Amino acid sequence: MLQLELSSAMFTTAAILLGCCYFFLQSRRNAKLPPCPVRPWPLVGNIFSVGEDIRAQFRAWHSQCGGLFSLYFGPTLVVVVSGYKTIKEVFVQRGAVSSDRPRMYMNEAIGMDETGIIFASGAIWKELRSTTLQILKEFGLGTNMLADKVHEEVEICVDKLAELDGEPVDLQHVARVSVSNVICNITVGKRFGHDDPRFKGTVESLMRVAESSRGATAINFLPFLKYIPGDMFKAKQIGDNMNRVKDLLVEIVSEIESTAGAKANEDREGNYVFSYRRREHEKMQAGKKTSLDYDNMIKTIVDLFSAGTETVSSTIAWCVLFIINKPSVQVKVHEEIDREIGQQRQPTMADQARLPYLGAVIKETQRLASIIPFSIMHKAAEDITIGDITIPKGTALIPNLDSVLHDPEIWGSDADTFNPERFIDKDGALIHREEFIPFSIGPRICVGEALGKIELFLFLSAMFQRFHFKAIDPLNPPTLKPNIGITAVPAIYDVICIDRFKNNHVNV
Ligand code: HEM
Repeated sequence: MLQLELSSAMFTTAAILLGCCYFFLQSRRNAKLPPCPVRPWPLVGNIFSVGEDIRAQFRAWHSQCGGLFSLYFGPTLVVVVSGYKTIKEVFVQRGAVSSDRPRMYMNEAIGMDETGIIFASGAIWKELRSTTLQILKEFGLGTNMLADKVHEEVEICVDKLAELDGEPVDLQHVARVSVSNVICNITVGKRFGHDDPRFKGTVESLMRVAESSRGATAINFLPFLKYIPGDMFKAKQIGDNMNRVKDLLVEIVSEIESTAGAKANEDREGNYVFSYRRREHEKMQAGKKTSLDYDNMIKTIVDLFSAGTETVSSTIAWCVLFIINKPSVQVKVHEEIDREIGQQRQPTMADQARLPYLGAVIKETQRLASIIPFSIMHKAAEDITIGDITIPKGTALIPNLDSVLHDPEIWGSDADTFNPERFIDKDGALIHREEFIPFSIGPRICVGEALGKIELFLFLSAMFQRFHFKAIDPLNPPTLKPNIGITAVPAIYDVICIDRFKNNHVNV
């Protein structure tokens, strides 16, 4: 009897499972997936079909297939979302179900899966994101501590460039150390000298991680690749570099949280660690369930460092590079700053409205450089239906921001050239366009957007006020061809910074 009941139960379970499989397969068959521009290879899919020039490749596939096309990275379906209308539909209108992240090797490499902001999903991500935004907002209000911390670094950076007395310099390196120091000051209340070997090493590690992102993408979807001898996919390099960044931050945090440091830290209210710990304590006291703990704090600080360093420093480097390739723009920037600010004081955030041309130069730099061309991958938390196409739950999504920032239908037939005038109206005022989305859109929009904008304005206005930037060989300026990893960075170049305060407003 018991045997009969058991076999009948097994039969029923098997029938239900088969039924589920049938309906699952049927629904997959019925669902119309976005078209595939190229045939996937067995096992690896399209992971090696994307050529060196990924921008041009995605452009071609976008015009071949439309706003949604499918690729397979290993066995995983990846949908590339292109064009402003489709990006808005998927990431804003369906933002509630398109904002998870796929598993990323970079987290695993430092033993911190599902922690922090950038790579976490669901409740942990929501709490850490909103806590971080609240803290940054608090710092930006009232005393405007954010702008003060940026100012401190701007002054040091400008002095450092002036000291060179016209010697050529790798501007992006100097900007990287300065910008990283801004994040360091905000998160742990400490800054380092430009020549501090440990900090320089950490900043270099951040750059190396961004460079190795192609290998990381392959490992994300085909984890066995990390075991291939010779570190072909840079698994070890990514792990070592991420750990260097994490180790420095762990060391500083334990320093400021030690008995002696804790007191000093309390007196120095106004760093992320202090504000985070206060919120964590309040939630624990109130008996609330919270993800605010030590691991999530460390990972969030690592995230702020990684997301906030390469982005801002490479935008600064792009801006100067575009300008030495188009000197007439520099003349106009200098004229505006000389007229509106002069030399007696450094520009402040209150001057932003008085410098619309510089505002246009910054926007045009961000548009053309398109420094995170394919944003950061998202993942569909549910099936997403757009017209007659269904993107199944679990699909990895690539927001093709580049397709919007370079779209000739939005920006005109000269969309691929540097032309700040496109952001200036007939009365000389700055134009704001909703299609300007270098910080992405939707619930995952960049957490550091406000800080990034403050940094770009304060660094670039002070740099142009003080210097005339010149290519070493003005007839043969450095290339505009980017190196594309997670970020599109300029190839390393040296530039000459002529001190305008010493050289009577040099403009040529
Ligand atoms: C020029 C400057 C910057 C640009 C262009 C930029 C752009 C972006 C983009 C495109 C994303 C991906 C959004 C998505 O997943 O759809 C992002 C995410 C993020 N950015 Fe930025 N960013 C900049 C500066 C910063 C700064 C200064 C910080 C640090 C304070 C920062 C922190 C973050 C974080 C934490 C995320 C992850 C947000 C999340 O997953 O919820 N970014 N940024």
